[in-house]
Amino acid sequence: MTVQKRSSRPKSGAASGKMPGGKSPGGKSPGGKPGPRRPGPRRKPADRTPGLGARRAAVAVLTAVLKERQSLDDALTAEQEVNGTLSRLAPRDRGFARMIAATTLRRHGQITDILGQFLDKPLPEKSGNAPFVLMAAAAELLFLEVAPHATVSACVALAKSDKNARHFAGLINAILRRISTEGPALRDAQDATALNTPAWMLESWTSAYGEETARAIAAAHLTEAPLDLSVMSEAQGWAERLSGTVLPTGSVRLTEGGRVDQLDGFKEGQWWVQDAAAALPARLFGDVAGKQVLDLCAAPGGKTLELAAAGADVTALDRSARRLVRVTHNLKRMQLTARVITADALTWKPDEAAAPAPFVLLDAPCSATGTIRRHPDIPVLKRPGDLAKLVEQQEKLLERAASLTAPGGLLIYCTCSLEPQEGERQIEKFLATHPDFARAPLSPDDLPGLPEAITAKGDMRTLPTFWADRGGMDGFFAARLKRTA
Ligand SMILES: C[S@@+](CC[C@H](N)C(=O)[O-])C[C@H]1O[C@@H](n2cnc3c(N)ncnc32)[C@H](O)[C@@H]1O
Repeated sequence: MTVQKRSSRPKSGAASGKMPGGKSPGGKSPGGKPGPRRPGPRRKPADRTPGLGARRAAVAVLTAVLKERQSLDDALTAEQEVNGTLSRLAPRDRGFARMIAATTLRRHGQITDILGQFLDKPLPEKSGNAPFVLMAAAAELLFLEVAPHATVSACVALAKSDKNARHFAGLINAILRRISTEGPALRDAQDATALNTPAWMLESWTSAYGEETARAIAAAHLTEAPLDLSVMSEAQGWAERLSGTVLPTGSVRLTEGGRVDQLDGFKEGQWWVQDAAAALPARLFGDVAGKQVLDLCAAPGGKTLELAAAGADVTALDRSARRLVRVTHNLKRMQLTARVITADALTWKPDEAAAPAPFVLLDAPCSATGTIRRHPDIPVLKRPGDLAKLVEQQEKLLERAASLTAPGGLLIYCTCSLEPQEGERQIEKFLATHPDFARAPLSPDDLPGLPEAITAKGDMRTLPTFWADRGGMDGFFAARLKRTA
């Protein structure tokens, strides 16, 4: 991994310089003050540096994402469950480590641009954790409002603890000091939306939604998404108990962070976490109580829960056994039931109880560009070439889903993507070659409180710019098709 030189672009949407939500992480520097010494084995001097553990965990996560190209979620899980850099931390430091890693990815373009202005040449291949320490520290100094002395001393100590990065500790120290003084002005002159968004994504959104909306989408990605809950019942009551608000579509939105499993109602199975837009596609079937529904790409299970909670007889299928564990856990916690099957939908041989079904949901694998607010690693990891493979996979799955839909039945196809190739165009292609299917166009009654999400052709299209004053929503596409013969 090298820190590459990138050119500055002219200013237009300047970065805020604030943490998402405008807060500083605990005011000054989390871990900036030494806490009480814990009894235990003597640690090396570097390990006594305040806040070092959180930075170590953040850098481990960033190395996994930026060097090994793991997803942010997988990297966080590995540091929590396997490598232990996160699980060893106090909850507050753990939250800080996650925030550093996520912010570094969200602002990756801006950080790379600013570092490029201070580095004469890229760091050599064998510089250990140095490039990731620099990036994480720049994120703290430029976007998290951490006291500079805390960031600089912890990050230099972290570099010194790595045998390959140690030789760069002096350089890191000098660059971070310059960033803490000169960085904010450089940051404020950057075009944040363009720098943090790959050109191919911005071009795709510009041709689909126009330049102004494309830039607004990119700007929306610079802020972390709020936490949305799908509730079993009594949305207003849960909103009051959890200090949230009820959205027009019935989800409860929380703006305060915190551990989900510690919130009221989690253990009792009163709600599950799901973005407000993601809660919508499964509802487009209408009343499914007592009806057979086939959920073909089910894991981690948001839509399975939605259908089971509505009283449907659900068969939830996914080819990933690992991801299906989440479905099973969530069903148990929510005291809901579904038939859970590990299989490839393309080759699965259903029994009569499962298919053909009167209701089939295909939430197909996709580029997930509609969820960048929650997954800031997507712009860094996705390549334009990934799209063609996904489109081909979706086409095959749609063909298969159609064959599993009973005559007269409804098929819902959806993706959490902003790319028309994975949404609108996929449906146009399908309808052109499947005369036995027709759109069952959506009406405002299908999406109460969200008429702007219904397209001229009667599909659902949400964008992260919707409900801007309420905190936005994920980008989603859904089409409702009827099998006519
Ligand atoms: C977008 S996610 C589904 C999200 C899920 N519906 C929810 O609401 O939580 C796509 C899923 O498709 C699954 N998948 C991809 N190809 C598949 C195939 N050929 N057969 C079955 N599942 C597949 C992936 O494992 C992944 O879990």
